[in-house]
Amino acid sequence: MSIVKTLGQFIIEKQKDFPYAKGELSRLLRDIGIASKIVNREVNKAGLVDILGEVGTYNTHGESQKKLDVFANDQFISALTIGGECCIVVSEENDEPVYISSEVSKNAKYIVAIDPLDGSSNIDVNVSVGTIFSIYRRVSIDGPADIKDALQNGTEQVAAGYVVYGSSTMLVYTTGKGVNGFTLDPSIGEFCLSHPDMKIPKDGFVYSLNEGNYVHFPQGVKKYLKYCQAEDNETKRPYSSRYIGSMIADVHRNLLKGGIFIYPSTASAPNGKLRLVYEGNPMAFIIEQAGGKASNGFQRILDTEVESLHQRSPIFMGSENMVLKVEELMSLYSPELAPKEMM
Ligand SMILES: O=P(O)(O)OC[C@H]1O[C@](O)(COP(=O)(O)O)[C@@H](O)[C@@H]1O
Ligand SMILES: [Mg+2]
Ligand SMILES: [Mg+2]
Repeated sequence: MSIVKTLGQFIIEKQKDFPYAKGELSRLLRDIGIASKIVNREVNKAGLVDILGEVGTYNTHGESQKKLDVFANDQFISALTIGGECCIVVSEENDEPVYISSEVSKNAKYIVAIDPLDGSSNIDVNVSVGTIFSIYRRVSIDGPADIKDALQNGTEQVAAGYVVYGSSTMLVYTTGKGVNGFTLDPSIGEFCLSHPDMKIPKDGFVYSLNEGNYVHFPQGVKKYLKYCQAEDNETKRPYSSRYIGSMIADVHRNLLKGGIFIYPSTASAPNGKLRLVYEGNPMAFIIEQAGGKASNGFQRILDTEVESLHQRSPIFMGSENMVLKVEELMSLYSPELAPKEMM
């Protein structure tokens, strides 16, 4: 029988890679792990307890909040408050940053950005959902933490990860030295290392996007779809189409098997639907660390200037060669959508 390594043990072991670390980041990751186990417990009981359905309130993006969105948001903020290693939490579910000013956390040097529950529309129908998190260091530790600390570009992330509440529950994270995945063993209540040093295949044969929006897609995306659907033995086309509708589950599958996830801009949503701070940047950091590519159609997502907490970005991420191909077609057929600084 092989030796089991828990997330906690792995984090302590990896602290050696950061000689000046005092263990704060490790404790922060521990707190996120704890909150995710509590959310997992509720997700697993959905249908038995009163946790399905809407609350009747709307988040800052105008989306109706589900009971589990609110539960997960409260749970993560509470775990991070009690843990004391984080001074600001910014969340997809909150208009404004949550400043944690308790005695323990007022000198904390980390900021956490979360999408507490990704794939909300899938909760009520028993399809995989997840949590996405991202960690930044304060820009300066002089004076109280403020909004500047939360508005940092994706390249400044210290760590990022996600938890997918699927047929098993997995936590995947990076601190910029590769990507590792842990599966929750319910019999001991611990995440155990199951997917060390994850790498996404350079080529993939699956594309994931909401094809129902086809008429609204940019010309470059329409051309890429036609490319995916054309027959060609050498490149093993036509590719397969797989769309779960939870970004986390779609990207997780592509990370393991190869593929591309796309949420482009449309005529009515010029920056697409997905949020840069809570979804784009953390998933881009993970995909790049696993050897893949994450783009807004023209350039690295991580290089996007973060101007506001809830800004959106088009997303094309996954196997390197697939993303390169769609970038080529975007430049050829949709050059008008390129960010201004590239024109
Ligand atoms: O229904 P659509 O337009 O295809 O959107 C699906 C996308 O929206 C999301 O559910 C948005 O995330 P939230 O559930 O966190 O709002 C993504 O997970 C998913 O990829
Ligand atoms: Mg989401
Ligand atoms: Mg969400």
